[in-house]
Amino acid sequence: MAVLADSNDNELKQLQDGGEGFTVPETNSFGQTFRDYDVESERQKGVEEFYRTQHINQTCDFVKRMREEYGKLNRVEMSIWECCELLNEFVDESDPDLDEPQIEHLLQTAEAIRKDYPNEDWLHLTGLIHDLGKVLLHPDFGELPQWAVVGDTFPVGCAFDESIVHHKYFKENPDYNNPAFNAKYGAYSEGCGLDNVFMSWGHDDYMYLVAKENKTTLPSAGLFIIRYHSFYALHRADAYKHLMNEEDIENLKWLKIFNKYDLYSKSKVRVDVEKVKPYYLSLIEKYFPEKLRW
Ligand SMILES: O[C@H]1[C@H](O)[C@@H](O)[C@H](O)[C@@H](O)[C@H]1O
Ligand SMILES: [Fe+2]
Ligand SMILES: [Fe+2]
Repeated sequence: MAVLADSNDNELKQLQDGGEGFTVPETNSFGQTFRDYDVESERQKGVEEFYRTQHINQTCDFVKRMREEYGKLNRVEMSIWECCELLNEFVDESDPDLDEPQIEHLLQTAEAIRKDYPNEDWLHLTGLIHDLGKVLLHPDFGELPQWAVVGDTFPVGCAFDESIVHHKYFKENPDYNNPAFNAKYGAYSEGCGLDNVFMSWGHDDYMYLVAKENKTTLPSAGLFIIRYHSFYALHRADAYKHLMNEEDIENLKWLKIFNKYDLYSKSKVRVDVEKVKPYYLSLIEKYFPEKLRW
């Protein structure tokens, strides 16, 4: 694995061609520190409003209904690459660090991983597909509102951890005052495994269902990354450890590695799609059927 170099001139250094490793930039494409949810800016106001709506509406009941409905996978048939192309038209309103179309972010993430982990092809592909669930924003998928698709995720059915961004807005969530759901364990038990935990509904859980039900051959760490990559309370703040089992603990190591590339590869530097496409098509063929049910 390549050594990380310190650098200020992030946009120039990162994601350049050549054999060097991936360089973690100090500032995002707006010149601010990454994931600063308290900075004063127009974009941040939108982000805060996004989290207010998300926190109020993501209830246990809502999550169960969405899982059931979207778990049917009866909406569209398409390949992984076709889905990447669909994402071209969407910008994520929850993201304080990036306002580029999503396909850029997919390729930036995958290419950054590839620099430091050239032999882990499953991790490159995980990078490429981790956000494909954002296709839920598309009219063919019911055009879900942003609060039901993007943003950080968290468990529902137990207490909302204080480390979740803009935690204060949970006060208006009906589950917040429900004794069955507002205790440390709530509907769960010690070490029950994250697989048994309902996560707020969005692109992560949806893409996890799509990959699993279409019988991907990605390793369990790949599926884990897809389902929990937005679960910052877990992989950043070390909250909710009491719900994890042995396998979760193993997989969390890969998720922490992955997060570095997911977060810090966000930049205005474009990836040459046509150039890298053949490589990713070969990975898709290796780990997925040609057409998937969505
Ligand atoms: O705003 C971002 C974005 O929606 C990402 O796709 C998600 O994974 C992050 O957790 C979130 O903070
Ligand atoms: Fe994401
Ligand atoms: Fe992402």
